[in-house]
Amino acid sequence: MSDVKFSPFVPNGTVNVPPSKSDVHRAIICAAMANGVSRISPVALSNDIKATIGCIKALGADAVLENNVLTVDGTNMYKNKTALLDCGESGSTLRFFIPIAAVGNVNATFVGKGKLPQRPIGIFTEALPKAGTTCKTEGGLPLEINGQLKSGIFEIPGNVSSQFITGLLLALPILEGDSEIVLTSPLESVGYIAMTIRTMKQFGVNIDTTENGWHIKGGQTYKSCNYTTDGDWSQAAFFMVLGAVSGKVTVKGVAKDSTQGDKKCAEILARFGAKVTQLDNEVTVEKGELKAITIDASQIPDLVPVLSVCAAFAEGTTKIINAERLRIKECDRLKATAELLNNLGGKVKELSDGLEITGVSSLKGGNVNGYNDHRIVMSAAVCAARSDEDITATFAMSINKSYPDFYIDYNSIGGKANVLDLR
Ligand SMILES: O=C(O)C1=C[C@@H](OP(=O)(O)O)[C@@H](O)[C@H](O)C1
Ligand SMILES: C=C(OP(=O)(O)O)C(=O)O
Repeated sequence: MSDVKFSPFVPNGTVNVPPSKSDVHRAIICAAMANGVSRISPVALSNDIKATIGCIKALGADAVLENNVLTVDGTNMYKNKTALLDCGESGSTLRFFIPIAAVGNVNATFVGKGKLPQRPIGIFTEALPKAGTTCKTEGGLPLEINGQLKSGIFEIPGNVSSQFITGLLLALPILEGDSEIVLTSPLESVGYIAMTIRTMKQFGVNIDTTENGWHIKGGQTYKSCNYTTDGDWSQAAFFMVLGAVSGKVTVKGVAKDSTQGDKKCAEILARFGAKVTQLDNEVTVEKGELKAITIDASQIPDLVPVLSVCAAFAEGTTKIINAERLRIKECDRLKATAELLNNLGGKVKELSDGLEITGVSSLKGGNVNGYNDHRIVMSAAVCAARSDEDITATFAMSINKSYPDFYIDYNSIGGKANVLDLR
């Protein structure tokens, strides 16, 4: 396990963020479900994307990456009726592929590592057996499923993870009969469902939104296509906050009209008082007089750690609410974010479903626990833009889950990230 040292600096410059991890997951799956060859570009590999590529190959599809273009051939998808699906640490991959394997009547065993074996899957192990697919588990991973999933009505809570809904939306249209997904609690992470429906439409499959969920017409077929991905707003946020707290940073490749919910980062930083200039495919954020605000995290869970860093330097007390679901991500992100900032000299109070963050002029620096969570380690990196001393974080390479080139891009705008091979 390596640590990484971040030395104080003033960020200044331009970065191009990788394609949206969420968008690429969806495009790969839709392409694999299509009976033909699709080209997805640009695609940047990360551990989570490699997990999704591994899963479509385990089910019989093929994928080859060349010059950031991923060619996916779905001709032989579902050829394999027994498969081992290694989801790595990717919650999206796990929740998307459980129904995808079930509609293909695949005897599938799901495995994973890190926190993934403990992240919730009970919504599926309860719902799928009622529709023909048995689930064998000790409560987490490994999970073994067996039996043809049948169309019908699926009652799913909207406030645990939208990924369960995305998985069913991706899978159900290829069954003969129609299906319904009925929400049993208000939907959170709405933007991710919009992203799913938009991507499916580009591959020829349509979903009807209803008053309390979605109607999925059966007998549909995915059509192969050439698909263009857009830049990752969740990753852009780390560089945008660097600009907001200490310098001036331009992020290229992020679309103003993206369906990604995390594009809200631009609006939120403007509300804090940062100077935000947004063009069609880039955003520039410059340091401003930051003042405390209230942030509803229900639709933008992945932004909370890094927006908390912005709040750490905003005059007054920022409230982050409706963030309970952060406790079931790669780590308990409420606890980890509060600990990160408090250990560095910030003032954060952890609540059951959020954080109260009182601004300080700068952090002291020190040692922090990265909790093997890419977004905690990348947030620690952002802290170095307003820190008196060095910051050393554990789990340096956790960034490989979503952004292997993060340190390269971070150092390209003046950052001083130095990976220490301590053990
Ligand atoms: O569908 C997706 O691509 C994602 C959904 C979100 O999870 P929740 O829906 O559980 O909030 C988010 O945290 C995750 O990084 C990606
Ligand atoms: C939580 C995340 O991803 P996943 O749920 O796919 O593991 C993330 O990227 O922050």
